[in-house]
Amino acid sequence: MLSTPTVRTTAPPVGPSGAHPATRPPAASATGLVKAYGRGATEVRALDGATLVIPAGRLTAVMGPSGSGKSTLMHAMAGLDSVDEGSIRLGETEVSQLSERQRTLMRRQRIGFVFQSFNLVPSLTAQENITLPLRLARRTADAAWLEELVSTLGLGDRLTHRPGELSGGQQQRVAVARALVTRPDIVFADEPTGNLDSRHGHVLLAFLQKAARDLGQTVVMVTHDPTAASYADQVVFLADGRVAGELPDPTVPTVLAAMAGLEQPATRAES
Ligand SMILES: Nc1ncnc2c1ncn2[C@@H]1O[C@H](COP(=O)(O)OP(=O)(O)OP(=O)(O)O)[C@@H](O)[C@H]1O
Repeated sequence: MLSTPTVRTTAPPVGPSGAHPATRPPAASATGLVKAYGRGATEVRALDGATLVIPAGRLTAVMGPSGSGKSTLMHAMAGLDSVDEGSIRLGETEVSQLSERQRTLMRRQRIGFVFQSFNLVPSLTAQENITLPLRLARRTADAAWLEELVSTLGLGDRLTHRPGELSGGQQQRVAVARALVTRPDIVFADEPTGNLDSRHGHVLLAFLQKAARDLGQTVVMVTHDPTAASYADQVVFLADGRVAGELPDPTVPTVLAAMAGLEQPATRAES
């Protein structure tokens, strides 16, 4: 678990357009999502009526016990997987009605991903990995933004290295720069600090928090770690494939208390 205490700023978060997140429409929402694997006696309902709203310009953490549907939810919202029932909106777009090709384009143009296993291309340098989404979308790099990402994430002297020549923390920071390079509408991060020590975890979480607060970037992060979740603006708790509670302005103690509440079926995880 990470041990670095959270440092919170008191200034209200402001988006790149100067708009306070509360005045922006939600970045994404999911309503009544159902996703089952298998059939009959072996059926597993990974999602069983999940409904939630992802506010724009905020860092949202998704927590819940193992098997509660976190990864399934994130993959569905990102258009990586289909659902059996329910509606997913990304901005004004109804994701569940898009064709496979339209979903691919949406992912390229509007979504950034950070996977726990980094998913970097081994034969490409850090710089080439970071700019890969731009090449796939046939877009040119915004040099100032690229420079800001590289310098804030401390990657300036590692750009010509291949992933095999980078530490785990450096690889994860390359993966984060790659996820943000297109300035996507929303970034989904699956356990982004899962493979990092506490110092590298803190750097990464502080960056995601800053991206949301200062730049208006919407970030959704799956995590098991209450300290990681305390960097978020809100936590959504999943249990048995549905939302079991939400916690605004989380701290480590309030996250732990909410998680303890989740383990007792009669109580709800609320602030
Ligand atoms: N491809 C699949 N085939 C069959 N069952 C699956 C598949 N993917 C997920 N599941 C099941 O769906 C449920 C939800 O899985 P999911 O990976 O979304 O949970 P999670 O909350 O992300 O878990 P963890 O915290 O352990 O990563 C689990 O019971 C899992 O075994």
